[in-house]
Amino acid sequence: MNNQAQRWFESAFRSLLGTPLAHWLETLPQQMRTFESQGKHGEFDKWCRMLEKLPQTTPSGVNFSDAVTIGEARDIDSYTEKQITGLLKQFMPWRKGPYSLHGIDIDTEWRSDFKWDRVVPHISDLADRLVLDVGCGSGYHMWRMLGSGARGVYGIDPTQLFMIQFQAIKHFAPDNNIHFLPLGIEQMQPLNAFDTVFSMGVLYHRKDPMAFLEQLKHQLRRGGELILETLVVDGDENTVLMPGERYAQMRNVWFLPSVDALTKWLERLGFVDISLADVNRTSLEEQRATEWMTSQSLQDFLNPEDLSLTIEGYPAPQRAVLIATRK
Ligand SMILES: Nc1ncnc2c1ncn2[C@@H]1O[C@H](C[S@+](CC[C@H]([NH3+])C(=O)[O-])CC(=O)[O-])[C@@H](O)[C@H]1O
Repeated sequence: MNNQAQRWFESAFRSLLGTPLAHWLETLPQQMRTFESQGKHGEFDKWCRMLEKLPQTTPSGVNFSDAVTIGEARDIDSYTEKQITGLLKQFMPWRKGPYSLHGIDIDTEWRSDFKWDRVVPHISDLADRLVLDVGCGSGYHMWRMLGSGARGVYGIDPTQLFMIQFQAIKHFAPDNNIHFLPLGIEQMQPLNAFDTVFSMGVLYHRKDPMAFLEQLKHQLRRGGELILETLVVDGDENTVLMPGERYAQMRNVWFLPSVDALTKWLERLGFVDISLADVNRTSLEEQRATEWMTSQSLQDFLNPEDLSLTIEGYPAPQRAVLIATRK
């Protein structure tokens, strides 16, 4: 077994002991062994070897409450700065961020901080809560959850490169109760134990959105809070858009409900206290190509003559945040 991955997973297992999440240990160790033995593609071990080359540093401080900032430029010399930058660039494309590591600014495709700023005023205080982030990407929001006082933060995402990016950041701030598990939501046993579950930017990727919402519900304890962010369209409770093969050039997009339709879905599944926190049209400032993600981005996915439409002629991406409670 890859030693580094073993260490990451064992640290996650240990963190579960004595918490309401302890019964996750019934399935998780076996799933991680399976991941280790067959789930990987060729690049995984190469990425792990590169991670091992990241130098040990002593950050002068961290800030996870207003940004994800670890250390300052003056903590390292210019050779180390070049070494870290070169290694981190091997893990491109960096989509979710931004991060600042010893003054190295990883300017990601998405300004994920914009989303966090829209969400955080509307949610229950995360202080002392156990939190799950479903579809966490590189983990940007997980660090912000930690910065808001969460007792433990768990992120699941099946994309291996995102786990590597997460571990690259955690390398510089290892002593934090924040863990990435390479799982899809459909692999999760019902834990019925998290105080807060976030799922941002995932629902539209799921072929069966009702099963997905039910899976999210069964990660929450009774009285726990769901924060759901997804693409929506204008319309009444009977409006749901199923695009053709592509939506804004993305292939795996299935259902874009209206806010009212989504609210009805949550009601039918037994969620209560459902509220709309925010609706926002994604701007070209929030999603764009950068030095750390050099391929096409939102600008290329919109109709150049009418930015209110995608290149396929659908309404341009508009995202809603809904908050709901498990009864
Ligand atoms: N079955 C699945 N289970 C869990 N995660 C999945 C699954 N399928 C895909 N993903 C993951 O969901 C994330 C969606 S991105 C949102 C990131 C962050 N939350 C954000 O709000 O910025 C949005 C986008 O790229 O469209 C990706 O990281 C996938 O690997």
